[in-house]
Amino acid sequence: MDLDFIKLHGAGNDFVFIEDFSRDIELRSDQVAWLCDRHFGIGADGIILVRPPENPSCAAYMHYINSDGSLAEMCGNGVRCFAKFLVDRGYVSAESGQLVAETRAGERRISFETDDFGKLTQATVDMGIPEFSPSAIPILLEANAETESGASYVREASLESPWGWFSFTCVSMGNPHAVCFLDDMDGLPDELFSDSRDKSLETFDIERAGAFFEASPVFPERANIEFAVVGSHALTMRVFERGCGETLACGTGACATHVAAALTGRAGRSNELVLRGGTLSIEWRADGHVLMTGPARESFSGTIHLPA
Ligand SMILES: N[C@@H](CCC[C@H](N)C(=O)O)C(=O)O
Repeated sequence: MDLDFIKLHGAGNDFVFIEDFSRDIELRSDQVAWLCDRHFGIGADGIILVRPPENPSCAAYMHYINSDGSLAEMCGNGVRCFAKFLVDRGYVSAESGQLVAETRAGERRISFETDDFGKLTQATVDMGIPEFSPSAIPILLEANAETESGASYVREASLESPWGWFSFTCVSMGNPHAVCFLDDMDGLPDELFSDSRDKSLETFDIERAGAFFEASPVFPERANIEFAVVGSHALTMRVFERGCGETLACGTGACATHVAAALTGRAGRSNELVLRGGTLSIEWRADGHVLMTGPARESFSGTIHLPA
């Protein structure tokens, strides 16, 4: 089968987009992994099939598949790229400045800016209201704190690992996130850093620590694992994503980290989130909605022959 594709990225979190308006593309996990492979395939963190929406007032349905073939409910960087795909290809008028995307996690309203050629450059997504209850995330731990609006949540729950105890605050942005603030890196074992004389977020071995917690039995549907450091003007974070490993950025992860930082008194309601692939601006509004603003870029397009 020959597939036409477009490769887009948001802050370095990259996706293979394939039009599937007749809903007849079914990809097996091994085919997804092959397409996402950076040596043998196109190379991406995930695949997005663009399908017709159930609700006709939405522009299209975003069918998101992680690079290991598992499905995810929501993807923050992906949904900005989804808007770019629809605007740049004329499915949504550039003049409208907004659209609604349908996702497995529900509808997401997006406003966007375009350049002189009508191509989308940046988008702000209303990521909805985070969910906190352990059953919604899901996480098999008891809630131990309450938000200002009275929602119970898991705050800095200690999870044991081969490298000691790590504390996680858990948030669902439609998909599950566990956020750990690395407040005391000097207290962590040397073996968790590529350079023990420079214990920093950059040298932190996220592949080992992230993979360990992603697969923890307390997350029955696995979880995206964020490690973050609080600075005076921004939060810096790295992410180990469920279903694909470390990525250069994660939009839902940045929102979850921002919310966890606000809940635990580490930051205010509006923040810059610095990720390996770029910066996202996040605001947690008083009405509970989280707004995420960031770039979307097209890398290249082509046709690939998918082996049977
Ligand atoms: N990179 C994404 C999230 C993609 C899905 C995630 N790996 C999951 O399984 O929940 C983002 O930008 O939000």
